[in-house]
Amino acid sequence: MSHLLQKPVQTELSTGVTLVHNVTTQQSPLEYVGFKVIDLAPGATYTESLEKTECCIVAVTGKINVTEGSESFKHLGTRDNVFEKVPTDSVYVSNNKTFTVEGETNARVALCYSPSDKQLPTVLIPAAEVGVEHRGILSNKRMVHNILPDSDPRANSLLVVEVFTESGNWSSYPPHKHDQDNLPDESFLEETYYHEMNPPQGFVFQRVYTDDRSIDETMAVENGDVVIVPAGYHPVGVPDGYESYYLNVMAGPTRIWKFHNDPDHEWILSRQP
Ligand SMILES: O=C(O)C[C@@H](O)[C@H](O)C(=O)CO
Repeated sequence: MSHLLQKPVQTELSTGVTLVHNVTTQQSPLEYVGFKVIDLAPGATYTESLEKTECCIVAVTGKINVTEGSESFKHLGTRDNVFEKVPTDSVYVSNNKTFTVEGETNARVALCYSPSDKQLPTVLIPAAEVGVEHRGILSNKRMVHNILPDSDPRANSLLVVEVFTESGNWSSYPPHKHDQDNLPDESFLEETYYHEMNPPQGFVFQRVYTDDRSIDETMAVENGDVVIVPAGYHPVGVPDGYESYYLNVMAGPTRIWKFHNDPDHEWILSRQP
């Protein structure tokens, strides 16, 4: 199996708290992005003290309560299943703070991290403020929920988006990369993909490749898997009959998403509907 593909685990951290994914900068090729998925049972709590790291807590499914110091956000989360395709609630917490997430119902929570030394206010990013964007034509149609886009200054490094790709379509496509710290032409952003499929026995294909092919991995990705993108192009293809969801976390030295399309495939963008 590719070292860029991570399968879900079921590690019980405490009663009612299960760790499903843990991508750290120590145990992955990533320097700027960390990512966890935890499942919470009703009433179970998960507490974490952030050191030189910021975190965006995403209520993927179910309902949660989040507290940080005197800040308390109740009844977060808008969906039982991501394929309801409605935006969800998130909370941004900056470095050197301690937060607690409590399951109000059974809940799946994504914790998106990036190193940071800039203290910023803890903020709720309510579902109603999440920008919904429809991109692409023909078999390149997808819908994006912009949870923390680069136009939102509330984070230091983190960028967080959700992407829904229709059956038989492609997203993160035509292939693009953002692995050169060469603004204004391209930014350097590492990335993680947390995938789900509907129905859940589905799979998608994700290729991660660089121009020199020093990375060239094509992965069969199943429900709940994480793909790590340290560099390179990273298109996703969705088989007929299945819908795809993924949560992207990106971070790098500069908080700008400036990508570069693979010149071999850029012509895709010039087609007419
Ligand atoms: O538009 C899409 O298909 C989503 C991608 O842009 C995805 O968020 C990504 O690749 C970010 O670099």
